[in-house]
Amino acid sequence: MTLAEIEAVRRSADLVFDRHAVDSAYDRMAKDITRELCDTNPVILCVMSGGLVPTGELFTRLDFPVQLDYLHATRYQGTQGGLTLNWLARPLHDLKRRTVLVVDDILDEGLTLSAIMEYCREQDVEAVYSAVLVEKKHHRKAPGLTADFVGLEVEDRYVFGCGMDFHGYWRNLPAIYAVAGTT
Ligand SMILES: O=P(O)(O)OC[C@H]1O[C@H](OP(=O)(O)OP(=O)(O)O)[C@H](O)[C@@H]1O
Ligand code: HPA
Repeated sequence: MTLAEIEAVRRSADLVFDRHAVDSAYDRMAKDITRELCDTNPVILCVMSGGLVPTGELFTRLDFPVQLDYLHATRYQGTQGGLTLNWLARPLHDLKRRTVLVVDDILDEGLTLSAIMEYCREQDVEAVYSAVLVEKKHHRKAPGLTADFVGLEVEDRYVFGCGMDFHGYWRNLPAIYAVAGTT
Protein backbone atom coordinates (compact mmCIF):
# COMPACT_ATOMS: atom_id res chain seq x y z
CA MET A 1 0.00 0.00 0.00
CA THR A 2 1.24 3.49 -0.77
CA LEU A 3 1.30 6.27 1.77
CA ALA A 4 -1.33 8.07 -0.31
CA GLU A 5 -3.64 5.05 0.04
CA ILE A 6 -2.97 4.88 3.78
CA GLU A 7 -3.96 8.54 4.07
CA ALA A 8 -7.06 8.00 1.91
CA VAL A 9 -8.24 5.22 4.22
CA ARG A 10 -8.00 7.58 7.18
CA ARG A 11 -9.91 10.31 5.34
CA SER A 12 -12.77 8.01 4.33
CA ALA A 13 -12.97 6.11 7.63
CA ASP A 14 -15.95 6.35 10.00
CA LEU A 15 -15.35 7.73 13.47
CA VAL A 16 -16.51 5.09 15.93
CA PHE A 17 -15.41 6.64 19.26
CA ASP A 18 -13.99 10.13 19.62
CA ARG A 19 -11.08 10.92 21.95
CA HIS A 20 -13.41 11.94 24.81
CA ALA A 21 -15.21 8.60 24.69
CA VAL A 22 -11.85 6.82 24.64
CA ASP A 23 -10.54 8.88 27.57
CA SER A 24 -13.68 8.10 29.59
CA ALA A 25 -13.20 4.42 28.85
CA TYR A 26 -9.62 4.58 30.15
CA ASP A 27 -10.86 6.37 33.28
CA ARG A 28 -13.49 3.69 33.92
CA MET A 29 -11.06 0.85 33.30
CA ALA A 30 -8.40 2.36 35.57
CA LYS A 31 -10.99 2.71 38.35
CA ASP A 32 -12.07 -0.93 37.99
CA ILE A 33 -8.46 -2.15 37.80
CA THR A 34 -7.59 -0.13 40.90
CA ARG A 35 -10.52 -1.56 42.84
CA GLU A 36 -9.55 -5.12 41.92
CA LEU A 37 -5.74 -5.05 41.94
CA CYS A 38 -4.47 -2.20 44.12
CA ASP A 39 -3.42 -4.50 46.98
CA THR A 40 -1.85 -7.23 44.85
CA ASN A 41 1.52 -5.74 43.78
CA PRO A 42 0.76 -6.60 40.15
CA VAL A 43 2.95 -6.76 37.06
CA ILE A 44 1.41 -5.24 33.97
CA LEU A 45 2.29 -6.98 30.73
CA CYS A 46 1.99 -4.78 27.68
CA VAL A 47 1.31 -6.80 24.53
CA MET A 48 3.41 -5.11 21.87
CA SER A 49 2.81 -3.39 19.62
CA GLY A 50 -0.92 -2.66 19.81
CA GLY A 51 -0.99 -2.70 23.61
CA LEU A 52 1.50 0.16 23.84
CA VAL A 53 -0.99 3.03 23.76
CA PRO A 54 -3.66 1.53 26.08
CA THR A 55 -0.96 0.37 28.51
CA GLY A 56 0.52 3.86 28.73
CA GLU A 57 -2.89 5.46 29.15
CA LEU A 58 -3.95 3.03 31.88
CA PHE A 59 -0.57 2.93 33.61
CA THR A 60 -0.48 6.66 34.31
CA ARG A 61 -3.98 6.48 35.78
CA LEU A 62 -2.95 3.94 38.43
CA ASP A 63 -1.90 5.35 41.79
CA PHE A 64 -0.59 2.26 43.61
CA PRO A 65 2.60 0.14 43.45
CA VAL A 66 2.74 -1.66 40.11
CA GLN A 67 5.51 -2.93 37.86
CA LEU A 68 5.65 -2.84 34.08
CA ASP A 69 6.89 -5.42 31.60
CA TYR A 70 6.09 -6.34 28.02
CA LEU A 71 5.82 -9.21 25.62
CA HIS A 72 5.69 -9.22 21.87
CA ALA A 73 3.45 -11.84 20.34
CA THR A 74 1.67 -11.49 17.04
CA ARG A 75 -0.58 -13.57 14.82
CA TYR A 76 -1.37 -11.05 12.13
CA GLN A 77 1.83 -9.24 11.11
CA GLY A 78 0.21 -7.83 8.00
CA THR A 79 -1.41 -11.17 7.14
CA GLN A 80 -4.82 -12.76 7.62
CA GLY A 81 -4.00 -14.05 11.09
CA GLY A 82 -2.62 -17.50 11.72
CA LEU A 83 -3.78 -19.97 14.34
CA THR A 84 -0.55 -19.87 16.31
CA LEU A 85 1.18 -16.96 17.98
CA ASN A 86 4.59 -15.86 16.85
CA TRP A 87 6.51 -14.96 20.04
CA LEU A 88 9.07 -12.23 19.41
CA ALA A 89 9.79 -11.39 23.06
CA ARG A 90 8.76 -12.87 26.39
CA PRO A 91 8.44 -10.95 29.67
CA LEU A 92 11.65 -10.30 31.61
CA HIS A 93 10.05 -10.53 35.08
CA ASP A 94 9.76 -13.81 36.91
CA LEU A 95 5.96 -14.14 36.99
CA LYS A 96 5.86 -16.98 39.50
CA ARG A 97 3.32 -16.21 42.29
CA ARG A 98 2.74 -12.73 40.87
CA THR A 99 -0.58 -11.17 39.98
CA VAL A 100 -0.39 -10.31 36.29
CA LEU A 101 -2.50 -7.94 34.20
CA VAL A 102 -2.17 -8.44 30.44
CA VAL A 103 -3.05 -5.28 28.49
CA ASP A 104 -3.83 -5.23 24.78
CA ASP A 105 -5.59 -2.93 22.33
CA ILE A 106 -8.23 -5.29 20.95
CA LEU A 107 -9.88 -8.62 21.62
CA ASP A 108 -11.04 -9.82 18.23
CA GLU A 109 -11.10 -13.60 17.68
CA GLY A 110 -9.29 -13.96 20.99
CA LEU A 111 -6.55 -16.37 19.97
CA THR A 112 -3.84 -13.88 20.93
CA LEU A 113 -5.16 -13.23 24.42
CA SER A 114 -6.02 -16.86 24.98
CA ALA A 115 -2.44 -18.00 24.18
CA ILE A 116 -0.92 -15.24 26.33
CA MET A 117 -3.15 -16.10 29.30
CA GLU A 118 -2.16 -19.74 28.92
CA TYR A 119 1.51 -18.76 28.84
CA CYS A 120 1.06 -16.79 32.08
CA ARG A 121 -0.67 -19.69 33.81
CA GLU A 122 2.24 -21.94 32.80
CA GLN A 123 4.53 -19.56 34.72
CA ASP A 124 2.66 -20.41 37.96
CA VAL A 125 1.28 -16.94 38.44
CA GLU A 126 -0.84 -16.17 41.50
CA ALA A 127 -3.57 -14.79 39.24
CA VAL A 128 -3.84 -13.45 35.72
CA TYR A 129 -6.24 -10.75 34.50
CA SER A 130 -6.73 -9.21 31.09
CA ALA A 131 -7.64 -5.71 29.95
CA VAL A 132 -8.45 -4.59 26.40
CA LEU A 133 -9.45 -1.17 25.22
CA VAL A 134 -11.76 -2.66 22.59
CA GLU A 135 -13.74 -5.87 22.27
CA LYS A 136 -15.11 -6.70 18.83
CA LYS A 137 -18.58 -8.26 18.90
CA HIS A 138 -19.09 -11.31 16.69
CA HIS A 139 -19.44 -15.07 17.00
CA ARG A 140 -15.93 -16.11 15.94
CA LYS A 141 -14.48 -15.67 19.43
CA ALA A 142 -12.24 -18.31 21.02
CA PRO A 143 -14.66 -20.38 23.16
CA GLY A 144 -15.36 -18.98 26.61
CA LEU A 145 -12.93 -16.11 26.24
CA THR A 146 -13.73 -12.71 27.74
CA ALA A 147 -11.48 -10.00 29.10
CA ASP A 148 -11.71 -8.96 32.75
CA PHE A 149 -11.62 -5.25 31.91
CA VAL A 150 -13.10 -3.99 28.63
CA GLY A 151 -13.18 -0.33 27.63
CA LEU A 152 -15.42 -0.20 24.58
CA GLU A 153 -17.30 -2.56 22.29
CA VAL A 154 -17.13 -2.26 18.51
CA GLU A 155 -19.15 -3.98 15.81
CA ASP A 156 -17.56 -6.42 13.41
CA ARG A 157 -15.55 -3.96 11.30
CA TYR A 158 -11.83 -3.37 10.88
CA VAL A 159 -10.91 -0.62 13.33
CA PHE A 160 -7.78 1.47 13.89
CA GLY A 161 -6.39 4.15 16.20
CA CYS A 162 -5.45 4.01 19.92
CA GLY A 163 -2.74 1.42 19.28
CA MET A 164 -4.65 -0.51 16.60
CA ASP A 165 -3.06 -0.37 13.19
CA PHE A 166 -4.08 -0.27 9.58
CA HIS A 167 -1.16 -1.81 7.66
CA GLY A 168 1.18 -0.68 10.44
CA TYR A 169 -0.13 2.92 10.45
CA TRP A 170 -2.56 5.04 12.46
CA ARG A 171 -1.80 3.48 15.85
CA ASN A 172 -1.08 7.06 16.90
CA LEU A 173 -4.64 8.39 16.49
CA PRO A 174 -6.33 9.20 19.85
CA ALA A 175 -9.78 8.15 18.57
CA ILE A 176 -11.15 4.92 17.06
CA TYR A 177 -12.10 4.66 13.37
CA ALA A 178 -13.55 1.91 11.19
CA VAL A 179 -12.37 1.38 7.63
CA ALA A 180 -15.11 2.50 5.23
CA GLY A 181 -16.90 -0.33 3.53
CA THR A 182 -16.04 -2.97 6.15
CA THR A 183 -19.09 -4.64 7.60
O1 LIG B 1 -8.09 -11.43 19.16
P1 LIG B 1 -7.23 -11.72 17.98
O2 LIG B 1 -8.03 -12.05 16.74
O3 LIG B 1 -6.18 -12.75 18.27
O4 LIG B 1 -6.51 -10.35 17.56
C1 LIG B 1 -6.09 -9.40 18.47
C2 LIG B 1 -4.60 -9.15 18.32
O5 LIG B 1 -4.34 -8.71 16.96
C3 LIG B 1 -3.53 -7.54 17.02
O6 LIG B 1 -2.17 -7.89 17.10
P2 LIG B 1 -1.24 -8.18 15.84
O7 LIG B 1 -0.90 -9.63 15.80
O8 LIG B 1 -1.85 -7.58 14.60
O9 LIG B 1 0.07 -7.39 16.21
P3 LIG B 1 0.20 -5.84 16.63
O10 LIG B 1 -0.12 -5.76 18.09
O11 LIG B 1 1.63 -5.53 16.36
O12 LIG B 1 -0.76 -5.04 15.79
C4 LIG B 1 -3.95 -6.88 18.31
O13 LIG B 1 -2.96 -5.99 18.78
C5 LIG B 1 -4.17 -8.04 19.25
O14 LIG B 1 -2.97 -8.42 19.92
O1 HPA C 1 -9.97 -4.66 13.80
C1 HPA C 1 -8.74 -4.72 14.05
N1 HPA C 1 -7.94 -3.63 13.94
C2 HPA C 1 -6.62 -3.64 14.21
N2 HPA C 1 -5.98 -4.73 14.62
C3 HPA C 1 -6.70 -5.85 14.78
N3 HPA C 1 -6.29 -7.08 15.18
C4 HPA C 1 -7.36 -7.86 15.17
N4 HPA C 1 -8.46 -7.18 14.76
C5 HPA C 1 -8.06 -5.90 14.50
